[in-house]
Amino acid sequence: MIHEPFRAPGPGAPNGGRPPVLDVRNLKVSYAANGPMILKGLDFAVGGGDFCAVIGPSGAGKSTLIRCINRLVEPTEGSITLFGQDVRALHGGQLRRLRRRIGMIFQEFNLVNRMSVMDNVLSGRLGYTGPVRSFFKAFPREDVDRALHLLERVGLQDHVAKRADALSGGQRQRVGIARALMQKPEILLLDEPTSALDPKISRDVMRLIRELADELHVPVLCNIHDVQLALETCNRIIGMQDGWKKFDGPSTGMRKQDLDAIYAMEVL
Ligand SMILES: Nc1ncnc2c1ncn2[C@@H]1O[C@H](COP(=O)(O)OP(=O)(O)OP(=O)(O)O)[C@@H](O)[C@H]1O
Repeated sequence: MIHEPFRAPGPGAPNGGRPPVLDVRNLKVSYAANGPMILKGLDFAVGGGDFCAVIGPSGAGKSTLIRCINRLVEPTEGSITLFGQDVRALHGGQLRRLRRRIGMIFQEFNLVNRMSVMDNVLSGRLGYTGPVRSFFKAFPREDVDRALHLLERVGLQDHVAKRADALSGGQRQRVGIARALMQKPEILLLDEPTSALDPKISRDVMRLIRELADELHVPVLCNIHDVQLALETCNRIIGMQDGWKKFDGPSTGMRKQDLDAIYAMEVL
């Protein structure tokens, strides 16, 4: 089924009078029937122009939150509405179709090492290409052109035919970015995209993601440890502590006491 992208309006007012791309209400998660609540009732919405960092101490529930949105983790209570759909109500093919509209970028890049850079990027279209065509790598010309364009855009035009494991960490994450964009995502979920990279490369990678997200008008929710980097590259911060939201606002409005409140319980 071809759908119109759930494009949000440009930067500025997050939702511009339209429904948010992502709406999370009273989200609670426990991993075990009688286990502790890991997320304790989160509320927030993400719309166009949001490049939103999720920060907080280790164990605050940042990854759990990201994993609930694409239903890798089953919420215990509350609602997640993505592109106007109730995520918790979707199963099988409906869930697969929803996931195609989400671009994921991971901490460990999740590339197939023995495959070429080009094939890794093209694999971002696998959800769309039939199994026989993908086995024979018979990707439509349009997909190959898009992959080449994206590889150029992330600065890897000279590495197209190399094996993924021949690249540096920063280059590997650039492949991860191109692969995520290959599927024309309508939201990007980033789970610690820079924590395997050194500080300089982390900055380059975050700036590149920001640039591309702005260009393509894709909202971003990015779980990130490095507060300084979050403040530099993201325009909105959600601060979490022990399963609660402690802060939600523009990164420019974040004060030292807000940070202190988020990290108050961290044992250094
Ligand atoms: N699969 C799981 N089963 C049981 N408990 C889990 C599972 N995954 C995470 N947890 C627990 O949930 C809590 C939150 O973990 P989560 O990884 O979401 O936090 P985080 O803020 O992303 O932490 P970090 O910054 O260290 O990655 C932790 O106490 C963790 O031990």
